Amino acid sequence: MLTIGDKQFHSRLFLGTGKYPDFDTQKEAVDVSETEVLTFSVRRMNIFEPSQPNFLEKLDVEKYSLLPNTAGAKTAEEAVRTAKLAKASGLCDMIKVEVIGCDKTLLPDPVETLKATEELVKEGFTVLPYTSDDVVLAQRLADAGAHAIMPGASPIGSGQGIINPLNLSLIIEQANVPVIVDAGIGSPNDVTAAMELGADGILLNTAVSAAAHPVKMAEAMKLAVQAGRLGYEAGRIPKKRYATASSPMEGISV
Ligand SMILES: CC(=O)[C@@H](O)[C@H](O)COP(=O)(O)O
Repeated sequence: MLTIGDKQFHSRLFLGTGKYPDFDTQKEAVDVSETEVLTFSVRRMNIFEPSQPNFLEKLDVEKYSLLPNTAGAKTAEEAVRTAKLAKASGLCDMIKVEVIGCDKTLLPDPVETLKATEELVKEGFTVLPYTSDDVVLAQRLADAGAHAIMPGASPIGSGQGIINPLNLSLIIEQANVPVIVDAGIGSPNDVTAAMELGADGILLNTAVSAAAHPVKMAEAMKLAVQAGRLGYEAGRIPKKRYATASSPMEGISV
């Protein structure tokens, strides 16, 4: 079981809802993934304009924990305002703090992310900040009261997978809150690698929504999370420099 704040989850896969070819595919992929947490951009939700398109319209949002994100915010102040808007709309079980510091890389602004996290924790939100793979910053966010931390594997939408496994493993080793690897995942292989490092969960979007077959990829990601977690719990063998026979001959007389 994964526990974040006062919520418990069987599934360790968090799924984004954007960029699907159509809403039927989005629903099928979400169903097949067996995710319990959906994330979406508050700014894209037309929250108080029911006449405008609702891109979650095919999903039974009651069934999920909702993790709206503050995408589009460039300052802590904007992120806090967006979070409050999400809460006022009733579409907010937890909040993903996303404060972007660079339009080209979409990497988070560390200073503003920390400020927004501090403020939203004070306001009583369950706060999950999207952060870079900076080990010290991850610790500062946890110290500020973040309920989970979400280091990026690589830039959002890049599909580059885990660029810095050392940093990710250090973040995981020192964290006293769950670590959800978020952004940049390209394939199931990236997911199992992150889970085998000991990540508590994965948040991904583009790898599924932009896959040639989003529904098949959603299933592959679900299985990858499960396989990676099981492998982590099982404990892998240490790597050795030289061979060791698989069928030892010691004690055999003939
Ligand atoms: C939907 C969402 O929150 C994204 O901003 C998230 O970071 C996922 O990134 P990928 O699309 O790279 O999986």
